[in-house]
Amino acid sequence: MNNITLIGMPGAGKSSIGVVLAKVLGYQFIDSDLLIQKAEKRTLSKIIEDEGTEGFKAIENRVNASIQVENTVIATGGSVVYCDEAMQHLKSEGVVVYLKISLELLSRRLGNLKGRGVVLKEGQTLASLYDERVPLYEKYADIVVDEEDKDLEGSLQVVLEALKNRGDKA
Ligand SMILES: Nc1ncnc2c1ncn2[C@@H]1O[C@H](COP(=O)(O)OP(=O)(O)OP(=O)(O)O)[C@@H](O)[C@H]1O
Ligand SMILES: O=C(O)C1=C[C@@H](O)[C@@H](O)[C@H](O)C1
Ligand SMILES: [Mg+2]
Repeated sequence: MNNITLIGMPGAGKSSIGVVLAKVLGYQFIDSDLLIQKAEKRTLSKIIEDEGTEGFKAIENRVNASIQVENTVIATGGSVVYCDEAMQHLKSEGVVVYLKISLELLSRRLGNLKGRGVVLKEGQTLASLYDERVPLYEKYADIVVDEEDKDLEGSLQVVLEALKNRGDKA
């Protein structure tokens, strides 16, 4: 299946870039965070509060591993890379693009982490979460796109260019 899955830290722009990317390519768009909320009939932060981070990850794995779409841009949640089954599934159904953002830029972009609903261990800092996750994003990525110093339109253009260079989409 010819899907484009976006992965990266919360606030990297998977949802914002994803929906515009889908329009430019004439693709469908889904946000797997919204699929989780629909399946669970609860907000992401409520699921994390009720089930804990491990419980949330199990739900996130199940929902992402069951996505069946084609010609679709899939914006994932930042924690999907903890879910190996889901990641293998998404990789088998298209190309995985890592939207890379520096810790400095991320710190500026993210206001209230808890309000967004982030899979953060008790007492864990953004810096340690970043260090834990970057190797996972790199492990699953087919393409890495660096969005440093770019606005949303600039990041979109780099994603399009990277897909074109790889021959996934002209
Ligand atoms: N170059 C850029 N690329 C993407 N987003 C940008 C850029 N510059 C600023 N932004 C802003 O950063 C925010 C990105 O948030 P967004 O919800 O798209 O992230 P996300 O990766 O989907 O996060 P989450 O994992 O929490 O779902 C938006 O408010 C967007 O307008
Ligand atoms: O990066 C994270 O830990 C998360 C990001 C969100 O997109 C959601 O998937 C969830 O709230 C966890
Ligand atoms: Mg998002």
